[in-house]
Amino acid sequence: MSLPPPREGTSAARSTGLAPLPKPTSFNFPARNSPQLAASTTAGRVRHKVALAPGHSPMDWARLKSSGEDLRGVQQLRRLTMEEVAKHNKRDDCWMVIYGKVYNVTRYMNFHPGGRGQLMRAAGKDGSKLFAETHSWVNVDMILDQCLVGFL
Ligand code: HEM
Repeated sequence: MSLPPPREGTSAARSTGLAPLPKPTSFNFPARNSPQLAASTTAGRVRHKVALAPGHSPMDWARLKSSGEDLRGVQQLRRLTMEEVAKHNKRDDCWMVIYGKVYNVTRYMNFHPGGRGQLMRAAGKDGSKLFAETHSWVNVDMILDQCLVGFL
């Protein structure tokens, strides 16, 4: 199979008849002007992750979740009001709403990569906006599945 001839007037047509090879370059992915980076919410951001205490890595959290220990603190899932959520606004009893679901994040407190203080900003409140502004890529459904206590 042969290639079609280069279009008249192009540099390829003027020289060998073959399309020129791209200049050798080192690859930066994603490129600085790439759509991937432009769409990324982390582009150019300073990270604010904290050093988690030993035994509080994401793997440790996954282990705790599958241990069978009760992380919800409620008997069954219910429809809840913001008044009820607001009562749980302390470090040792902390609920928050993320995208219409109410989570008991008390046990997650020491596992949160952004630290306890950051998580407490949404204690007893609807933290959906803060959550989306900080890390829209985080899969809350997956991380806090065992902490779900109800729905708004
Ligand atoms: C709504 C209140 C919350 C605030 C203000 C907050 C704040 C933060 C901050 C400042 C960081 C560090 C981000 C960085 O430096 O890139 C962080 C990381 C993180 N947070 Fe939160 N957070 C909140 C809720 C949550 C919840 C409910 C979860 C549970 C799913 C969560 C999971 C994570 C994870 C997994 C990271 C690490 C993200 C990464 O490495 O890209 N956060 N958070």
